[in-house]
Amino acid sequence: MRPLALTLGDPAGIGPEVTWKAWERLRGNPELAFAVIAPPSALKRVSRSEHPLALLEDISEASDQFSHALPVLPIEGNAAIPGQADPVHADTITRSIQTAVTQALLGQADAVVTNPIAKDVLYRAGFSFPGHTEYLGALCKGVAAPYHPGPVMMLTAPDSENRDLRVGLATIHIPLQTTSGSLTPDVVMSAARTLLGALKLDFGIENPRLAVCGLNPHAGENGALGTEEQDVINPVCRLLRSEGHDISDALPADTLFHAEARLTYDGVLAMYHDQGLIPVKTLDFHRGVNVTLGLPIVRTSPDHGTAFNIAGQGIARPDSLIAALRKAREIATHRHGH
Ligand SMILES: NC(=O)c1ccc[n+]([C@@H]2O[C@H](COP(=O)([O-])OP(=O)(O)OC[C@H]3O[C@@H](n4cnc5c(N)ncnc54)[C@H](O)[C@@H]3O)[C@@H](O)[C@H]2O)c1
Ligand SMILES: N[C@H](C(=O)O)[C@H](O)COP(=O)(O)O
Repeated sequence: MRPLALTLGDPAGIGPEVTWKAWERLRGNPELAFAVIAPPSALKRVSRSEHPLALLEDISEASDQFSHALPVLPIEGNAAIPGQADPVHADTITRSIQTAVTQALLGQADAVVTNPIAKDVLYRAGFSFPGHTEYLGALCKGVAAPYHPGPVMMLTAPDSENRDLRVGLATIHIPLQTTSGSLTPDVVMSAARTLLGALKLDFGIENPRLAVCGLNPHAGENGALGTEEQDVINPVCRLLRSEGHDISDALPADTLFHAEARLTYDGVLAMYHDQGLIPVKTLDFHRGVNVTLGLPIVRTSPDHGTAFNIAGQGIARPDSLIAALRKAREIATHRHGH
């Protein structure tokens, strides 16, 4: 078993604080050993812990250090002022992500877990990817994924009985105005295949049942309220059913996420960002996890963002980061047996 590689995220956000808190809660848990890839000063700046950092030369040392010190694989960079986003940190943020991906591709880390980044801060520094998901897809390009390649964004959270809601997205970080035009048969087909592959391999569900959201109110009401369901989504679903997959036609999204409906499927394919993410983050914001499907590496992240409004106040909850670390280990175990 190899450690998990945790990225810094935006050092002015709550990432460094929840990293310390997550480590303090998990340090008795060797299978969740992780190393943060960060400038040590960025972690010291927000530390309220009596425990030290362990500066590593090699990520494999994380497991031995994990019980008594926060393991750090050091990179260059500076501490940030909590709450004050600054594009000056962009290079450090992206270097942390690149290093984590390299460690995972080399098999030195079992998964990458990312702390949150503020997209607009990176855009101001010239970052050309909409978010982690697309950036990770580019960093892993050319390395085969174990099932239909993504990247596809999935958010997952447990209900009160610990049954997971899992929602993958056909489109991710694009303006709502362009969503309909982006929903081609290829896009929907590819996302559905990736999601079905992930439910089997990453989540261990042998014959996954996939429910598909329509785009329009009432899934188009037989074409009267929109035709994407008839023209694009349903033909894809029919083709996948003819191959033996258990997948619905486009269903009205507003009635797909209540408790009884959630018992009828193992995963949902949503057509756009908020359609899929609102139900998950509403179900349990503090245990929600973002998973990138269809990569050659395992990647998870908390479902929350940089929360600049509370950074530095000591009140950020580490629960979602802890859930992301647990989910990363769970998926790695399904994929690799450890
Ligand atoms: N995984 C990621 O990298 C990721 C995920 C979502 C948003 N973002 C980015 O984060 C930035 C801010 O996004 P936002 O304001 O929409 O969402 P946010 O999740 O940062 O904050 C939403 C609200 O939830 C609160 N909150 C968030 N996490 C919390 C925690 N752990 N404990 C207690 N309260 C918490 C915040 O204080 C805020 O009031 C954006 O730039 C966005 O791009 C990044
Ligand atoms: N869309 C995600 C969310 O709202 O939770 C978030 O922006 C993170 O996306 P990346 O993992 O692609 O950065």
